[in-house]
Amino acid sequence: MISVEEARARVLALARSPQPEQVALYDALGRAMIAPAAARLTQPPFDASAMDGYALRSADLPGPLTVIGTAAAGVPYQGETPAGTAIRIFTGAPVPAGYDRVAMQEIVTRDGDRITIPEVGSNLNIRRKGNDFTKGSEFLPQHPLRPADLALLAAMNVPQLTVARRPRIAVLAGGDELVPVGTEPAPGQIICSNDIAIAGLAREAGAEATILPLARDTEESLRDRFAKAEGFDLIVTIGGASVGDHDLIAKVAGSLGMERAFYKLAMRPGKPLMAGRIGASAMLGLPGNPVSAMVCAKLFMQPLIRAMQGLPPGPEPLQAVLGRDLNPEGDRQHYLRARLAPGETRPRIEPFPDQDSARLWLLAEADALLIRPAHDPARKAGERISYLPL
Ligand SMILES: Nc1nc2c(c(=O)[nH]1)N[C@H]1C(S)=C(S)[C@@H](COP(=O)(O)OP(=O)(O)OC[C@H]3O[C@@H](n4cnc5c(N)ncnc54)[C@H](O)[C@@H]3O)O[C@H]1N2
Ligand code: MOO
Repeated sequence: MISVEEARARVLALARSPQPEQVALYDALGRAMIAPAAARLTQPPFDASAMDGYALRSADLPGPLTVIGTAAAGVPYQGETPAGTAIRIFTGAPVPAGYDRVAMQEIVTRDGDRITIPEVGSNLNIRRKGNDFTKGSEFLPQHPLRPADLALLAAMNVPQLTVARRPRIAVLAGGDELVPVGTEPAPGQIICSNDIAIAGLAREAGAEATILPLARDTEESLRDRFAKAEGFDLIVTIGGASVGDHDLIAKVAGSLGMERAFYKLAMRPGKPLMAGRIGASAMLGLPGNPVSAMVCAKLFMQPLIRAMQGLPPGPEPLQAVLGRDLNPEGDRQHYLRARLAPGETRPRIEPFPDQDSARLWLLAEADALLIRPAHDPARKAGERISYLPL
């Protein structure tokens, strides 16, 4: 069986180059920019006052000075600025040439049109022209766009962006025991939860997810669903990946010409993961156990979706301090649901004692996956250990 690292490299190799799409700035939240945006102006476009107060010459201090005019945001002062004068100025207004400082009004004594400033601080209270960015500066963040990025792009006067088209993901869950959420299960049946979870993880990573109708445990039903998935960038199947008589995904995908990148890896949970290509689509075959499906999606599907948008694949492990002793690990890299608590230098992490890969409650309560490499020796509380935040 191949390692998690090798499997990850093979999954990422399935990503084709991102497809460009133009979107309006407002609609670009969470999207991945794939072409730089150039600032269409300089910001601030002029030396601007950072305070409400008086613009003046430092050389004239402490005054008295004659107030000869006013400048407000959007309404510049147009007159001369002779020595011994000041203007009333408000935050955001252009500081007229000649004045080199703004004294905030709290430290100014005013009597009619005369002001004195007995004690001035060191701060000039002027935002220099171009101190944020200059015309032509290029911006290309390597993360999904956040509100702060949109604010910057707006200030750059960029109304339209080139982003990666959202990868289109088909989610194909199947099993004779499964019925959709909201229906009454007959004896032996359970509610299908994986498709919602996997579609959610796909959307979280920037994809557009389509949940296909539940497949039955027959080759015919699966063939029909694969036909419906044609044309999607990525087909994600859930369940039927293991070795039982009803585990038909490998067989059906094989008969449809799947080129396999791998099947099975040294990972726990998630051993029966499969990956490859069917026609123009990448394919991931996730194991059916709900926790295994989600851990595999977190480790392989989300990075693939991010790579398809030209983003760093992630997730990068972080470091925590182990909260309790752990026994030696087996021959598969183990991802344990765990809880984080604040610690002195790093968070403290404690894995749940029960790691049954069908228990969704424990996944919903976990805020991290503690990572143990294959054959990791016994570990003591207080040691450093890697984890992925959930
Ligand atoms: N003899 C062996 N049996 C199993 C092995 C093995 O190596 N040898 N591996 C086990 C491991 S590990 C896993 S993980 C599972 C994965 O098997 P499948 O991918 O074939 O999954 P299913 O059998 O279809 O389902 C497993 C389990 O999950 C439930 N399930 C499936 N799909 C959904 C869904 N959409 N929503 C909610 N729950 C779902 C299903 O009812 C089963 O209980 O195989 C082990 N067996
Ligand atoms: O690998 Mo299964 O995915 O351990 O539960």
